[in-house]
Amino acid sequence: MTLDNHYSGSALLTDLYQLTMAYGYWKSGKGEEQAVFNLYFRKHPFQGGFTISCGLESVVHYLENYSFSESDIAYLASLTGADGQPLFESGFLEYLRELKFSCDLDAIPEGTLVFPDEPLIRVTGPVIQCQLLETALLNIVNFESLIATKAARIRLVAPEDTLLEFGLRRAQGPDGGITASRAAYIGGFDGTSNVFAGRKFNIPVKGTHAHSWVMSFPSEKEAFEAYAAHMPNNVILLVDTYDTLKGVKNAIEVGRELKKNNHRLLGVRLDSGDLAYLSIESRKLLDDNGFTDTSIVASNDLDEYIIKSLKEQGARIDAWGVGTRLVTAYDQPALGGVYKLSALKKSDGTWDYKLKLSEQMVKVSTPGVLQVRRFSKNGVFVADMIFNQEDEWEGETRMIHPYDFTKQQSFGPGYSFEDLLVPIFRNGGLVAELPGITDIKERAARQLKSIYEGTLRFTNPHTYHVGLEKHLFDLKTRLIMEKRAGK
Ligand SMILES: Nc1ncnc2c1ncn2[C@@H]1O[C@H](COP(=O)(O)OP(=O)(O)OP(=O)(O)O)[C@@H](O)[C@H]1O
Ligand SMILES: O=P(O)(O)OC[C@H]1O[C@H](OP(=O)(O)OP(=O)(O)O)[C@H](O)[C@@H]1O
Ligand SMILES: O=C(O)c1cccnc1
Ligand SMILES: [Mg+2]
Repeated sequence: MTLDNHYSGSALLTDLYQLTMAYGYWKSGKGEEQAVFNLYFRKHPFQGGFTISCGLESVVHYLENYSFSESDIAYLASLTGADGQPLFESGFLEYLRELKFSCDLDAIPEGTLVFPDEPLIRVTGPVIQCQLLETALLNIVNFESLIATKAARIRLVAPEDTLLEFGLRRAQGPDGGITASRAAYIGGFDGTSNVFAGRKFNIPVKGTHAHSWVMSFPSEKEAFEAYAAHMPNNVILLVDTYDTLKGVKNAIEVGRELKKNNHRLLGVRLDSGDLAYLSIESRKLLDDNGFTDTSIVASNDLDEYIIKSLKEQGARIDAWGVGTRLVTAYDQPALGGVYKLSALKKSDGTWDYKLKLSEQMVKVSTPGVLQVRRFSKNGVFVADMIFNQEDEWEGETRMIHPYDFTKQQSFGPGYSFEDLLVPIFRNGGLVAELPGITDIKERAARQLKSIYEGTLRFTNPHTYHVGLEKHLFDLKTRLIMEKRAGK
């Protein structure tokens, strides 16, 4: 476990502008003002209708080790401005050297279905710290949520099959590969070929062999025999190096020998050609020779669309090895999460609510100390309501569509609800117990079963309702009007 991930808690994992703003806050004596920032995204990835939250554990580990080391400070001291003079004065660097993470952080647990505009993470604390954290939090949550969502989409098209993540060789660097393996497992995969991630996160590791193994022997048959002799308890043979169906026949012969010795041919792997045709023909050959319990594994540039199509074609594939298109989120390489200021505490202790204007309504940020309330009926999620935790109201709860006030919904006693953001840090101290990876994975699977199916379809998915609680809607509307009026 010595792979150096270069950053492990380093507060330099940020954009320079966060530091120049931090310097400005410090110089103007505003640094300790209490602020609220929210991390959210505006649109689901892959033109889908859902996203799975992921990355909180990495965020926690990052924040637990958060600091500017002596060498970080020395580096910052070496930075100069346009006049060649130091960018930051020494008093500020001294301040950073002493800086300890002291914010409150609330977050939606990993493995939860999340929707546009909902805060996944809310940070409350000194504005300097909140600001400095923006880049690292987005970096972590955007990527891991993206990959967990991609994995969940693949699980949806192959609910009963074995799904193996084979992406390390094509991932976006070692850290991308390692975190992708974890996110893929949470999203619904059964195992990974990535041994480092397997050990680090307790994910089952699985694998077959490559073409090079076959090519290194005079014949395919000899390669299979040698593999079976050396590893009789883990024999999955890659059959497409020369001629796939001849390869299956060779595998069957080796399988007979294995049987004689009380072992089993666990599977064959197809890695090229028409996977529907070849899997159907391979299945026939295996079944006709008594290998009904030998699995067929397929790989080769797979994704949810190809797997769905192969299933529609009647492919007889039991296990799927998916690499490149999963771990790079090939068709959408980034989730567009953002991190925005929504409130600053005034000297009298009340909140000054903040909002960013935009010509596009979807880009106008939401003010408040935000929380998300998920309403359910008979165990099915009905809608999510974003509200300002500081507001209190009596009687029925009214939710308004964020961009169309004619669309409103009320929630009375017939609904159960859960507030999704839970305390993770208080005054910089960890107050939550982090769930194990299996619990997170099971949560994701349960969540996907608790929502109207149409939300999960790939083409023009049903839009799950997310709205603003009426008082929050009114606050946002008032602030938009005030800002437009130039206040
Ligand atoms: N029956 C099928 N329907 C839809 N897509 C398929 C089917 N069979 C295979 N595919 C996919 O089509 C693509 C085929 O890739 P490509 O054209 O590179 O062929 P290949 O089989 O890898 O060729 P090669 O023999 O050169 O390795 C892969 O993404 C594979 O998953
Ligand atoms: O296709 P992916 O989803 O990324 O899955 C992993 C791929 O990696 C391996 O071969 P590699 O691609 O290295 O070589 P090949 O394409 O020549 O088989 C494996 O045989 C898969 O094809
Ligand atoms: O075990 C395998 O078959 C495997 C592992 C990584 C990439 N491709 C295939
Ligand atoms: Mg390939």
